[in-house]
Amino acid sequence: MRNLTNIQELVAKVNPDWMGLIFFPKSTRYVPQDFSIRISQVPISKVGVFVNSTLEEIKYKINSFGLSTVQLHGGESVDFVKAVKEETGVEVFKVFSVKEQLEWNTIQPYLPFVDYLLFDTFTAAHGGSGKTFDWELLKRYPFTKPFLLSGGLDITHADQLIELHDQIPYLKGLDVNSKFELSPALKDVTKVSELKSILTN
Ligand SMILES: O=C(O)c1ccccc1N[C@@H]1O[C@H](COP(=O)(O)O)[C@@H](O)[C@H]1O
Repeated sequence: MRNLTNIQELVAKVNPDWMGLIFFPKSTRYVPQDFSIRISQVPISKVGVFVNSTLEEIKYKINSFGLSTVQLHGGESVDFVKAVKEETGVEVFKVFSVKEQLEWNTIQPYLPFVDYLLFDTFTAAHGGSGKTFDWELLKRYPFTKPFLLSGGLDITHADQLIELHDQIPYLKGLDVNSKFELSPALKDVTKVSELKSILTN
């Protein structure tokens, strides 16, 4: 998000656990550096979304935007994720983009260095595809590390998501993006609020 009024409305009406700031320059949701002055004091946990950024860039954004969390949404190596965790100390989400299969062996080495895994739909644009993947794959989740789900989540999925959570207790949160927007980076707060009440009632 990158509109202060929209963020303040979201915090007041929904009070989400996290809010995302996309730092991938090719994204239509890209958040410019000068927004840091406006957002850093807003009392909400801020997630910086990075795609194959350097450690220096990530540290700079953590400090200037007051990020609580770093979401690594590219092909970051285990060594890189370890360095992010050890050198910044912030919460880390490592994203795995899902095609037809989930390679649990490839994911396992990341576990010591992340707070949450995040599963998104594979797209050449790295994220924000608005497309879901086959959630059945998650029913074989072999770890105890909590994970988050993203990729085209919409309000129409609410019942399926409740059922999925009942079946997989390690599913700890949902990352909603393009299906809850009025335009890129501008959230439809009423719709997010509606989803929250369906999920929590
Ligand atoms: O939203 C983007 O533009 C984006 C660009 C590059 C990396 C990640 C991006 N967003 C993340 O993509 C997922 C899924 O979004 P959607 O629901 O399919 O639109 C989510 O984690 C966003 O944070």
